[in-house]
Amino acid sequence: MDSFSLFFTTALLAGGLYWFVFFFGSAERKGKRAVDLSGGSISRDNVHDNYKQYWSFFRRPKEIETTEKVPAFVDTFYNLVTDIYEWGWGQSFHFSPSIPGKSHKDATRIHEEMAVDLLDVKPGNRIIDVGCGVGGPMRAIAAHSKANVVGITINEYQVKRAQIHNKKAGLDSLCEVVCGNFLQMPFADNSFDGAYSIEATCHAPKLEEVYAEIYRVLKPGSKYVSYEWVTTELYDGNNSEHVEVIQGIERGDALPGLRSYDQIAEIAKKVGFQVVKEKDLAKPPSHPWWSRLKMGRIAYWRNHVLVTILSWLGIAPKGTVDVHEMLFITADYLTRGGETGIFTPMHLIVCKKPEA
Ligand SMILES: C=C(CC[C@@H](C)[C@H]1CC[C@H]2C3=CC[C@H]4[C@H](C)[C@@H](O)CC[C@]4(C)[C@H]3CC[C@]12C)C(C)C
Ligand SMILES: C[S@@+](CC[C@H](N)C(=O)[O-])C[C@H]1O[C@@H](n2cnc3c(N)ncnc32)[C@H](O)[C@@H]1O
Repeated sequence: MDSFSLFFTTALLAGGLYWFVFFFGSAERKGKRAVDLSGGSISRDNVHDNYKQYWSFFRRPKEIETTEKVPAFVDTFYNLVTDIYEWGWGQSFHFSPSIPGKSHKDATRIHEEMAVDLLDVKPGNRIIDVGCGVGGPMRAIAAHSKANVVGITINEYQVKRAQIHNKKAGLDSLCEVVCGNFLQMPFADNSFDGAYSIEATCHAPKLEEVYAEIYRVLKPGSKYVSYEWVTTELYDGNNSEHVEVIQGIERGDALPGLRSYDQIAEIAKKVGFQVVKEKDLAKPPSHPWWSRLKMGRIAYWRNHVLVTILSWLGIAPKGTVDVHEMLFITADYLTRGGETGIFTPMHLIVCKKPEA
């Protein structure tokens, strides 16, 4: 090869690599870029250690079951995954049934708007988003209902991200974000006109604790809507494949233990709620919620290559590849949970706090 060809080939390869690393988009192009991946509030040198610490929780499962250990466990998880979620999924950290002819973005928004429509709130009412993530649902719900939404998340980094997004969307006058534990909320009794939680209370070691807190802060006569992660009636604890799938979901999603669908209403009633409606939104005629996850497989391979290169170049913190790989594996367990029908992330429950 003459020197001109060598120079030309090297320049082409370098240019291609630069484009792949810095410009090649992710599944969700707006917002986070691969080069911005961080460990949330964890300093970049500690990402790998925190990843190992996250796994150590599963070696001592009794600890995740205790209320005091939960904030640390869940907080570590969200420091590790928040940027990857935003980069590869978007600002709404949940699933929704796919809707033929509609984009994922629209299907997500429709699923979110349904939650607030079920609350029957009026413009100017004050409602709470329990476990708000970086606020994708909060912004859709505030824009749709004109209610004032207060979000609470255990993760400080998510609070910062949500505040940035709220401001950018021009919704910061309707949306407020608070860092705190939903098992001990920093809000007065009877202070909200409605409450919702989207795929968040599954992180509570005891569902009655978070439901009791939500009941406490709601005004009498107001409603609470939740999309719960549960095992369905098709789950068989004696089937080793079922057990493997559910344990895989728990480990890759920071869950202290998935509950069965038939426990949810019982717990709601136990803390004082009237149960108005209960339904698995994943059941037909809904279209599969897991198809988006399954369709993205090629993009995840590409993301894996990208994350590996960025880590190798020292741009992404050490440990990012491990976190990404964990999510890659989790995506497969979630898909299997959906396809077999043993798991749903959208068991809807609508509750009412009785009038005083
Ligand atoms: C409600 C929860 C989170 C639900 C989902 C938002 C996330 C569950 C699994 C996540 C992902 C899996 C694969 C990732 C992929 C390998 C990567 O390249 C891009 C991001 C993923 C698609 C990521 C996105 C978010 C999820 C779908 C739980 C935690 C209670
Ligand atoms: C899967 S995310 C869902 C976020 C949001 N509902 C959405 O759909 O985009 C779960 C959220 O619950 C929050 N969470 C989990 N345990 C919590 C706790 N004990 N207190 C407050 N927030 C908690 C997490 O920080 C995260 O924001």
